[in-house]
Amino acid sequence: MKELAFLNKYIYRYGFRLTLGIIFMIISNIFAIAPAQVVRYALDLVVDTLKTQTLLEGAELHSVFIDDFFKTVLLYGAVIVSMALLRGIFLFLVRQTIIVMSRLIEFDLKNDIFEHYQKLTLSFYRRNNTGDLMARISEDVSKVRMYLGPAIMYSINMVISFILTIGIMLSINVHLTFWALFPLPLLSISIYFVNNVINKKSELIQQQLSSMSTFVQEAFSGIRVIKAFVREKESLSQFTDNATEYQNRQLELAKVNSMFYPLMLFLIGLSTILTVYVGGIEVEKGTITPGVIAEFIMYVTLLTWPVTSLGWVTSIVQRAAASQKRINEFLNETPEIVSTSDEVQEIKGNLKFENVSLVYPDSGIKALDDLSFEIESGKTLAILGTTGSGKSTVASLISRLYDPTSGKILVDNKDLKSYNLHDIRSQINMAPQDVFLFSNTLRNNIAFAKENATEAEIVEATKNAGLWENIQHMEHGLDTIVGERGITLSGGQKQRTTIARAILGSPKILVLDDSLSAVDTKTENQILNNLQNVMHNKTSVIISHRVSSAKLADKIIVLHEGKIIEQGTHDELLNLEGHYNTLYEQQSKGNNL
Ligand SMILES: Nc1ncnc2c1ncn2[C@@H]1O[C@H](COP(=O)(O)OP(=O)(O)OP(=O)(O)O)[C@@H](O)[C@H]1O
Repeated sequence: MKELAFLNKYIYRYGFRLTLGIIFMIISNIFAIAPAQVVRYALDLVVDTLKTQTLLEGAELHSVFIDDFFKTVLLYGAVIVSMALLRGIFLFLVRQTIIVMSRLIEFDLKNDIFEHYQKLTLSFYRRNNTGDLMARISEDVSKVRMYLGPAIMYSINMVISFILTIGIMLSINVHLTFWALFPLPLLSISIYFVNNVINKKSELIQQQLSSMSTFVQEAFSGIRVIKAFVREKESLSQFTDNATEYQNRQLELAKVNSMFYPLMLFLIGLSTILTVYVGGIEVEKGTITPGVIAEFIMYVTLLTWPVTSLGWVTSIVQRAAASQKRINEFLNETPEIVSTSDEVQEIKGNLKFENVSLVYPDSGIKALDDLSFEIESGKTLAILGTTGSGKSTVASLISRLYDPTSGKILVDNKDLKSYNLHDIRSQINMAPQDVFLFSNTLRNNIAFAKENATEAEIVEATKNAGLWENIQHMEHGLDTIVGERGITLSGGQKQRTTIARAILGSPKILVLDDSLSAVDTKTENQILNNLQNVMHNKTSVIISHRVSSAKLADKIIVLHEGKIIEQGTHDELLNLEGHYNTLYEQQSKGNNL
């Protein structure tokens, strides 16, 4: 339960609303209890009048007496209706304060979690799957909200109505109070147990629902593969199995739910019968008037919901505590890559790796082994190598998505770690190997790199990335929606969109990670030539499998198993007659060059 203490700071933030809510709750309870006393007066008046009017029958005063009686009963009726109205108004205000408070906290909490998620490093995202991240920010926060809203509201209501109602009942007749309330704790305990069963069943339904959603999402995003391999029937039958399981779990829940209300009604009915029976005996003894029985029945009805909510609230609080524990686990994660300086500083773009090694923390794979190289500002470095040789790892290190396990990366002869993280990342742009586009317009996907980018800048970037001509043929031009992850674009178009995005921000260091693999050599040459102008006086790092992407570079390094096996210019490497030369020969034969 200590997990929920984390939420106290949010509750203090909205303390004023909560206090107002408590005041409204007290007032609404007064208006709920008072009509019971009016009913007692009215009922006793009816009983007395019935007795008296038989004595006055035939007398002159009889009609005046009856008139007065009806007026008084009407007055009582009007008082009861007004009180019910006022109670309704104050209940509305209670919800407007306490439930609104819970929604505001839910909003703050979601924002705080999201902000924290964004600070966490890539290894955190490797360790935890997206579904889990989403569940904690949505379902878990919703469960916590149930504690902050309904649970707090009903707990306060329970305390207030217990004190007020039971206090009045005891002041009228202790014996009758005992018997009227006797079945209520049973109601509370049984609701607690039934509710726990309901929660367990609901969780199973939730799990099944999320497995169904994952299945459906995958089936739709992989529709091309399903169709190409003619697996529609199998896909449908898997879906039907999933849906049947979901239906069975729903039916089981419905069974438990249908026990809930009869049980509640039985115990309330028992209370009423006991009140009438014991109350009748007390009336005979002359200790109470008949009106008190009606008054007590109303009190029992009033107490039904608070007693019911006791069991319900207990299970909400337990669930909220479990959810908050899960949320806290992520909130307590500290980002491994942090800013060590606030200083904003414009870099030139000199880049130096000094004996850099990297062991991926989650897989233990040594991706880079004692890597050293240097590239001066304004020059182009090409990195070639076999697959899995560590090329993308170099790109991730330059953007400081990971820190080296040993060794140093220097930018302008200063340790990359000593720069302000946000500032340095904004000066280094990367077009990653696994292209990611948002389901938005081409314009917004490209402008993502730079706040307030002008139309001219966007057009210029698309021209330099060799994408402009394609855009001209699109009906909506830059306003074309690219679909989820850019599904409406070809592989080459997607790559060039990410290149446009990377060069738009005029970075001091540009890293293209295998971004030209899906374009033909003519377009590749055109883009490389454009880059020479765009990246004039700035540093470019081009990662590729193709010699054609590397040959214009000022320096080329060839990686193998995390180590540099060859380095030099295109001509120097050809003369070495090593790996680069072999690659060149092979790719020349395929007319790639
Ligand atoms: N995020 C990661 N977590 C754990 N291991 C990783 C991660 N990324 C890469 N690796 C491992 O590190 C090694 C180097 O991978 P890297 O992606 O840098 O190679 P690459 O040269 O870019 O390969 P490719 O040409 O196929 O893109 C590989 O063995 C890979 O399995």
